[in-house]
Amino acid sequence: MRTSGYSAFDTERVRGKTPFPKETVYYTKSVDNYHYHPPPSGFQSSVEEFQHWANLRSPLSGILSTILDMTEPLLGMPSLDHESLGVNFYDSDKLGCDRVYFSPAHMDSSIFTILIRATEACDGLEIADLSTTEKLGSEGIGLDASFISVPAVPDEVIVMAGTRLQRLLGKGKVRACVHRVRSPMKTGNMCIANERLSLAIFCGPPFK
Ligand SMILES: O=C(O)CCC(=O)C(=O)O
Ligand SMILES: [Fe+2]
Repeated sequence: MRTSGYSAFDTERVRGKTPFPKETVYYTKSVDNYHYHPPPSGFQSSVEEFQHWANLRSPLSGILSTILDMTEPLLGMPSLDHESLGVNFYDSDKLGCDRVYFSPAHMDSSIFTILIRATEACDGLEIADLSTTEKLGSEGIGLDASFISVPAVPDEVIVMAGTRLQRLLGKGKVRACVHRVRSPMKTGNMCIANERLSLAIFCGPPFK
């Protein structure tokens, strides 16, 4: 894998609209779709070691194929055999007190995403309970659904279905996970300073 891009604070957009208040370094096997923007030095070096997490991809895809009763393997087809690693850095000091989310409600465009977080009691990750809404798009779901908070547990990773899996198997079988990240709690007018680091391994072709 090599670094394929760096997106600065507020430059990435959810659904082409809402800016993501995070900085991200992307690593990928295939660099075709990217314009190369090197990350700031120092950001990159601390994360190289996390690439071993990508080894989870194969066993997880096998387990998912079994759970979903699939006759074909989920990964391994050349058109799907892509993976990229996003290292996200969120800093509430940069956020401003008017913004509640580090990451607004969205679905990933992967087949599945493996998400690794630092262990914090109030991590901020929340997933939508899709049984509480009739809406289908992530924006509508974000406004309408109840969200469940997902605390970070030591030695556990989160695996989320992406829109590619939903398209492959149909909404009747799998729905893409709508998720968001709350910024740290605010007390009165005070923002409690907080930094957050997460690693997202996007398996399958992203950005479609
Ligand atoms: O930071 C997180 O926990 C979630 C990151 C995320 O949703 C993404 O990178 O697509
Ligand atoms: Fe995501």
